[in-house]
Amino acid sequence: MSTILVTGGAGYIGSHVVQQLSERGERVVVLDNLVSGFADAVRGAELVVGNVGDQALVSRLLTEHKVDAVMHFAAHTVVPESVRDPLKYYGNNTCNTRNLLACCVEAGVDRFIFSSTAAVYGTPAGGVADEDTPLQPINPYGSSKLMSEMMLRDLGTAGAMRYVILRYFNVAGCDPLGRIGQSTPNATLLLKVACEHAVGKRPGLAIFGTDYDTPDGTGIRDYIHVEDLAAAHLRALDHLRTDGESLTLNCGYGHGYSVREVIDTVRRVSGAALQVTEQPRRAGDPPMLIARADRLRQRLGWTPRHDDLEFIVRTALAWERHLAARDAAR
Ligand SMILES: NC(=O)c1ccc[n+]([C@@H]2O[C@H](COP(=O)([O-])OP(=O)(O)OC[C@H]3O[C@@H](n4cnc5c(N)ncnc54)[C@H](O)[C@@H]3O)[C@@H](O)[C@H]2O)c1
Ligand SMILES: O=c1ccn([C@@H]2O[C@H](COP(=O)(O)OP(=O)(O)O[C@H]3O[C@H](CO)[C@@H](O)[C@H](O)[C@H]3O)[C@@H](O)[C@H]2O)c(=O)[nH]1
Repeated sequence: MSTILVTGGAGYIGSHVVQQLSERGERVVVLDNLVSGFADAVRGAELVVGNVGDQALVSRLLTEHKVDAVMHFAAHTVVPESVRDPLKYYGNNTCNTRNLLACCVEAGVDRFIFSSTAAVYGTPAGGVADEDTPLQPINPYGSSKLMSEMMLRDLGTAGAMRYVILRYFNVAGCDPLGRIGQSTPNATLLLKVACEHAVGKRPGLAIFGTDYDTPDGTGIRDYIHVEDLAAAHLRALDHLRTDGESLTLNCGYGHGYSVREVIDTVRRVSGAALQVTEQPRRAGDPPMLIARADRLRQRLGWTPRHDDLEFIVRTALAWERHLAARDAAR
């Protein structure tokens, strides 16, 4: 039986994908250096603690485990940090991806699923991006991911790789059964920050920008539940295993919510009286970023199961309560 190598499988999104893979009976090996991941998030798979840029280690894993496909989540992901320290991002997200790809080519592993991002589009005209929208990242994080996309495209042209590039929009929510979740320390993402405040972990919450040209003046994003996103990865794997061609696909629901709508939903679901301040725009934030996501449905037969902001918030909040109870017990 062949194995899937999942890099970054101890992280937020990777751990949800690993859980779905193992529930389906797939054999999985996770490679993660735990810089932002957690060993106990890896369920149903072997965890190897190591760096994805370590070519000797990766080559050994590919052959010893008879790997037939790679899912590559390992990355640094904090946009403002990428602006302050770009080489950290080019090093981990681009150079390490290059090393991983070199190992795959050498070992003849030619199925690759890559975690890309809506950040490759930058600030698309009209706030809606399809896969052919010009790629104009406005921060090093987005550029570091785009460079990885380019390597994959060129390997595809050279006949050395078939790939599915998944461009995630705003990923949120957690395992509805509460077994794993988003534990990222020092989180900056709106939904996580709002849930942390709702459970008392933060004293307040800021809205960054109330003067955007949007109906309520705040930024609009396309929030996709992590379980739906994980399901898209399993479909991408099936596509490559049945000799499907290389694809680049947006992952979102095709509609969005404003910052105020997200905060109102967290307030309603949690019952907490949130302390919200209004602050100036955060540098580099587009007013609106929504996926045109028809291609994902058409090409992989994917249909969302959790396209419901309240459900997303309920699952995120349940995980935050779990973390708060665990911390209180320590
Ligand atoms: N969260 C989002 O909304 C979002 C949106 C778009 C794209 N993405 C992409 O999805 C992927 C997963 O993101 P996440 O939100 O789960 O982040 P995360 O930080 O929870 O997960 C990343 C994982 O990669 C590991 N890692 C990092 N560098 C490594 C290295 N050199 N070697 C081995 N392991 C390493 C970390 O320890 C962590 O477990 C990333 O590639 C990210 O760019 C995330
Ligand atoms: O405390 C906060 C945090 C965020 N926001 C706003 O909320 C929206 C969403 O912000 P955030 O949750 O930080 O996500 P994005 O900045 O949209 O970026 C995320 O989503 C991208 C894909 O769209 C990914 O590529 C990035 O990795 C990921 O950080 C934006 O309008 C922010 O200005 C606030 O008002 N207050």
